[in-house]
Amino acid sequence: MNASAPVLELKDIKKNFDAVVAIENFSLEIYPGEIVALVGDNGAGKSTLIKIISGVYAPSSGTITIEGDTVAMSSATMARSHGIEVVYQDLALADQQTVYMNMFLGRELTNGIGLLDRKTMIAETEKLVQELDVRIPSAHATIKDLSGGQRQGVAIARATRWAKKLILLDEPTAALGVAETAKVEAIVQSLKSRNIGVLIISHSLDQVFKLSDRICVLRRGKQIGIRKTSETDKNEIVSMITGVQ
Ligand SMILES: Nc1ncnc2c1ncn2[C@@H]1O[C@H](COP(=O)(O)OP(=O)(O)OP(=O)(O)O)[C@@H](O)[C@H]1O
Repeated sequence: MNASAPVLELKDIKKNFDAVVAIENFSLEIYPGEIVALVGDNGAGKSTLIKIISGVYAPSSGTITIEGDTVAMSSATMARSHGIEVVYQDLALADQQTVYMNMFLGRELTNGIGLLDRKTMIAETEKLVQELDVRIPSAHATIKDLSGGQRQGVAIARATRWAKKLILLDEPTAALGVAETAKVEAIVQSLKSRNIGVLIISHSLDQVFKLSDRICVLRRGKQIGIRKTSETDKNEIVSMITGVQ
């Protein structure tokens, strides 16, 4: 196992919505530079778990520890302040705005007299999209003029700009074609070298096996098991997901 401390540790997390138990006794550690895939059928509890980690829902019980500190996260803003960023399926990009403004949406950089520091925002955007190899025409491009894959790349680049510890990806390639999916997968893979943890929800087992170091399976709110990707195969994961041997 990785020698460094986990960026995130979930212990005995439970979440119920009145009588519905969405997550029960869920425990997971994610290490820096590690990609963990969260898989399970519809209604298994994946989105609920992402919302708990990102501060949208408080768990009914259990603890969340970030680099050794137990935290009570009561909002998405608080999760962000702990270095956790989420890329949701709808990407939450402002379509009429430029790439660089989207990179800093709601967290714009300002100069000494309170004006937008466009120069720094543009320079940082250019550097990051280049490092991540997000192929966009320029930092000045408007989001609405970009392809689905380019938009997903911008959303991931934004998360990378702000995430100090962990990026949560909810089905990052669900709406993309084959070539764009491969590009986004390459971007996700490149996050490993940045030493942040990644938790990815994906329905594509091909993708899960391509990207992840470990696979965590949920079924109807129960944690069925965690496997090292190199020590399992699709048959085992499918039977864990479905409960059929
Ligand atoms: N806000 C809510 N109120 C009541 N029940 C909820 C709420 N959110 C989720 N649930 C229930 O919790 C369970 C887990 O749902 P969740 O959306 O987390 O599953 P999922 O694995 O993300 O599914 P999908 O792949 O379809 O998105 C389901 O039984 C769902 O109906």
